[in-house]
Amino acid sequence: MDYVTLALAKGRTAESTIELLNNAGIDFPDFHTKSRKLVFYNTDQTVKLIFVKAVDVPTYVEKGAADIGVVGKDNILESQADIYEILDLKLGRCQFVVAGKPETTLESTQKLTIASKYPTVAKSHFQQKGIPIETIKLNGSVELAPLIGLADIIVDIVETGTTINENGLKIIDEIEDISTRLIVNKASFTTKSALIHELINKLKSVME
Ligand SMILES: Nc1ncnc2c1ncn2[C@@H]1O[C@H](COP(=O)(O)OP(=O)(O)OP(=O)(O)O)[C@@H](O)[C@H]1O
Ligand SMILES: O=P(O)(O)OC[C@H]1O[C@H](OP(=O)(O)OP(=O)(O)O)[C@H](O)[C@@H]1O
Repeated sequence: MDYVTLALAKGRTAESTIELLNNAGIDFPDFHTKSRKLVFYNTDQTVKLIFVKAVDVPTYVEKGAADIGVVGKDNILESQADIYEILDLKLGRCQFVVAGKPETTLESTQKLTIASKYPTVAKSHFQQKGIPIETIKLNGSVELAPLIGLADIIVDIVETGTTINENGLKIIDEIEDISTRLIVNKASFTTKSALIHELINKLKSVME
């Protein structure tokens, strides 16, 4: 029996994605939140689920190690992977923003330094605006950078706004809305068309 391999981002959106798949009739009986297992099959063995770090999902799908991926738009944009983005699962909603100290503006005479987990997104945003910048890649606690003088501003995700508020920062510019998306490997979209469309249709039917 043929199956599709689905790379699912570990982390805060994993559980709600599994719940959505369950609602769509694609259930993983062995899955439970505390499990350290990284590979699961659904009941009729048509979907092989692999758990990978969110940032790696686009790579697995682009290279064909997974036929399908479920991952945030933030990681899709940053990866620049050559994949199809098929469906907005409307989970993990947040926003890409530019933020900084209250007195900071983008009208600086000097080149702005931007700290971010998403340097590619930051470069592309400021290039479109015609503002020259330097980027510093960080892997977390990005809000600290303007506070300790590592960078002038940050490009990061805001969900509730708690992190920027509690660190005395403010939103300077809004870049893009983010949510969890279903992505597909370009070759698999043809070679596994039937299985992939069946999965997409099941998901669509519970999202309407
Ligand atoms: N408040 C939020 N902060 C960060 N990501 C969020 C938030 N809300 C929703 N998301 C989405 O959830 C996805 C996974 O976030 P999560 O923090 O679990 O992974 P991560 O950023 O790769 O974390 P880590 O580097 O700690 O593994 C993000 O890529 C983003 O699309
Ligand atoms: O607007 P809020 O609801 O406060 O959420 C936004 C925060 O959440 C994320 O960080 P995360 O928790 O992934 O930690 P990190 O700093 O290690 O990336 C993001 O990078 C912001 O810092």
